[in-house]
Amino acid sequence: MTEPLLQVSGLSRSFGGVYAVDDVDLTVERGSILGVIGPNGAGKSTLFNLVSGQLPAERGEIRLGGRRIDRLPPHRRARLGIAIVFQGARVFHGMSVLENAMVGAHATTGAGFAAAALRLPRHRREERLIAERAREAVRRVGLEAWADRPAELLPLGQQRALQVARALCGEPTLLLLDEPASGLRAGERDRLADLVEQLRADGLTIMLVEHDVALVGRLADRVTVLDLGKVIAEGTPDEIRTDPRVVTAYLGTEAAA
Ligand SMILES: Nc1ncnc2c1ncn2[C@@H]1O[C@H](COP(=O)(O)OP(=O)(O)OP(=O)(O)O)[C@@H](O)[C@H]1O
Repeated sequence: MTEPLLQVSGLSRSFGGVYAVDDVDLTVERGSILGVIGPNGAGKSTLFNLVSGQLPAERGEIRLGGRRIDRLPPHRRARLGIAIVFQGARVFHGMSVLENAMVGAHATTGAGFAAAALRLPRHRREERLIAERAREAVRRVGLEAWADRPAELLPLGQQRALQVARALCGEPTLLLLDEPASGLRAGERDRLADLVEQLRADGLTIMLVEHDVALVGRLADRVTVLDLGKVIAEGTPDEIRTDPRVVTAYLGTEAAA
């Protein structure tokens, strides 16, 4: 068996003495989609922030391709291939779709401020590379016709696709999507789901936090269920749907309705 792309073990983080993520173990196989679900406050966003490095862990290990990354700052993890689309992320107003995507590539290229300020050849080469990557990312998410238009004119569903493009500019191996479908209409959700499926078909590994359980059921190969910071169930979408702990903790009110 090949090694999982992401291995999390014993991961913990508290706020004011209360554990938001409590001794969490999970694995994400290469080329798969792991859905992460759970009620409000279950610790899903905190888990993503621990994996991407926005928050330091208190305890536990995070390995990417076997390498320990839990002590690395976010930009080092980004260079190793982790990209995150934050919950409720917004596009930058006054910038084109392409320019918005380019912001993502700056996170993982390295000539630095001095080279940029002096407009050294290395910086110019890098700007060209960034523009090429951004154009390719915008094409991958189906926004090439919009590339030069102001990003704020995009409908919400396409703004989400642009956020995915921005993440793709870093050429990630692991993409973390935090509630990418929230606030979208049914048709927009379907198009976003098609995009996520396409990215997986291209070989990307994805962790998806979503409140829309039907969407997770459609997309995820496996699902991890969190409640009060702990993993309460793990399995295929079908196994999760019928797991009594999940029905009680998470789907209880819907199942009873
Ligand atoms: N920066 C913070 N400071 C203090 N408490 C926090 C912080 N971030 C998260 N928490 C707490 O940690 C717990 C888990 O929050 P988190 O946002 O990770 O849950 P979630 O599952 O993503 O919830 P939601 O579905 O509502 O987005 C909550 O009790 C929350 O209040």
